[in-house]
Amino acid sequence: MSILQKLVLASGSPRRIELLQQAGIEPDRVLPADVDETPQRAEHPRSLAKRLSKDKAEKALASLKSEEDYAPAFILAADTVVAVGRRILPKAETIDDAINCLGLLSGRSHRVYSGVCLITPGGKLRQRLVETRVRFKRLPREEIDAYVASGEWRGKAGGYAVQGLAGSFVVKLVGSYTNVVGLPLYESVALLSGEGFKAHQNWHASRS
Ligand SMILES: Cc1cn([C@H]2C[C@H](O)[C@@H](COP(=O)(O)OP(=O)(O)OP(=O)(O)O)O2)c(=O)[nH]c1=O
Repeated sequence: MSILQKLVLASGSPRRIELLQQAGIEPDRVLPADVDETPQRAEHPRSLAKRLSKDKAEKALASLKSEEDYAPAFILAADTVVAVGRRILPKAETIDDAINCLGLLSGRSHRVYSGVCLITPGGKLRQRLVETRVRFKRLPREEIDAYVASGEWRGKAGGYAVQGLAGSFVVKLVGSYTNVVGLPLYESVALLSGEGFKAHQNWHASRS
């Protein structure tokens, strides 16, 4: 593998690593980039997801550059935001956050936005913004309580994880499913391939 093919995933999200691996891409390095995720006043959820994915990629680049043995690499970062209209739901950290989010999502449609940002070894910055519309069934209070007890909502945008128990809340999903989980695969691979990263080079017959 040439040095220009190295890929750094600027994320601490186990979902993002798994999604990349699902696409047959193994990052050479995982480098979580901690950024302030507070929305700006009246910021549209779409703009927030885009801005934060860029902040994460740039933060990872700065941290790589501060290393003695720095070598240019592809840096990929993403940020996922759940919104009802223009209202941005928090990344649920407390039981109250989760209950409030699920109450808002119950019986309604919402949108999930992921910003994906790629910095190339040559320093070019490329971004995509992907939107998925999701409709949840009505969630009776007992079901919200049972879901909250599962703990699956912790650290998840909008207080749910579609890849787990909450998959059964989904009446309709329009757009990219992997976008909801945290990394839209079609768009991320297209972004990488478009900049010369050989995304398919590790596809082998042993995968089942
Ligand atoms: C809506 C939804 C979100 N999520 C997760 C994906 C993200 O990890 C998280 C949204 O928070 P993010 O801020 O996008 O990501 P993160 O802080 O977990 O990771 P990092 O910034 O280091 O990359 O919510 C799911 O796993 N399933 C879902 O259905």
